[in-house]
Amino acid sequence: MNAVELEGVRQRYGSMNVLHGLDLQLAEGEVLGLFGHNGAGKTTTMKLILGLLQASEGRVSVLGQSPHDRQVHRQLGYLPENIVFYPQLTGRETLKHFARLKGAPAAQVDELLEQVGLVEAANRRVKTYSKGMRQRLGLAQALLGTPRLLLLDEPTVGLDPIATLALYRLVDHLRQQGTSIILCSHVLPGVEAHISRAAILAHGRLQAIGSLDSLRDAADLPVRLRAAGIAQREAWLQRWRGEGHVAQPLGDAGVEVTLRRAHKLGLLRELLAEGAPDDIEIHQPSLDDLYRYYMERAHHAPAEKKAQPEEAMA
Ligand SMILES: Nc1ncnc2c1ncn2[C@@H]1O[C@H](COP(=O)(O)OP(=O)(O)OP(=O)(O)O)[C@@H](O)[C@H]1O
Repeated sequence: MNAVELEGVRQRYGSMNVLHGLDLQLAEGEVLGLFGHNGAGKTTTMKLILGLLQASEGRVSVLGQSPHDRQVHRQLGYLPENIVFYPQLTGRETLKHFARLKGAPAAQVDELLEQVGLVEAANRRVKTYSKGMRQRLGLAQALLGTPRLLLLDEPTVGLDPIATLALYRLVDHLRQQGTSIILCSHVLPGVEAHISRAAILAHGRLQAIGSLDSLRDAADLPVRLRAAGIAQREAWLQRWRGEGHVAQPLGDAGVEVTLRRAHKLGLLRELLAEGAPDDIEIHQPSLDDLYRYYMERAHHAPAEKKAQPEEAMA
């Protein structure tokens, strides 16, 4: 059973159609990164999964049930983009309050405060918390009741680099325990190692979905290879240029070659066997590069493929 299944989902707000036949599956224990521009439809997708919205068309299934099922609700955790707390309550009181609402064991409150690094601030009022501390409290709230499916909307907003890494480690840990996770973010660097697949949404349509490797294969963006201290640099540059690669000198005895992915291993083998480099660096297209590529493609798609008030649906 998939943790989430969306089939042909359309969502309209008045005459504005913001999701256009979305198909999406999340396997149990998978971490899906959901990325897209402002207004692409990420939060709307999360709200449909949470049962906060009713799809205008299409099928939404969560943990094998309707997202409106009460049993399903108990197994979901959600960190909204802008979480608001009662400022007068302390961190501990806040979590106790949410635990009661969610029917989660009160004993979990202290465990979670520890897990998100808020033990020392637990008895301080939330109004004295920094943005990052409020975000961590929001995360603890989402983890109450040990959810099977966790939805994180911009979880790294307000977190410093160390706290961001701690959040990603927590995501890894939850994934090992079998939690299914959808993580929306505009912060792409750093997240790639912690997701199983990436989904790129633009104008209410899924532009790409898959592992980073499969997206790299599909986009076929060039790989950059830098080598230092190679013998007979000029001869190598000419050879590579003759083979159609973009090659240029770098520093005293270094080179930079930009080439198709399919040529990477062949070129590396030759270089290692004959060029005796001191060092080699390979720069694969990053998630950021892939995101830009798919956004650019979506931007140049015909106008009817972008989310506008949809005449055809009206
Ligand atoms: N309640 C609403 N009523 C009318 N339009 C809405 C409503 N909620 C969202 N929208 C519109 O739906 C579209 C998708 O919004 P959504 O919040 O899902 O995007 P998002 O990808 O989460 O954006 P962001 O990255 O800015 O949070 C936007 O055009 C937004 O203005």
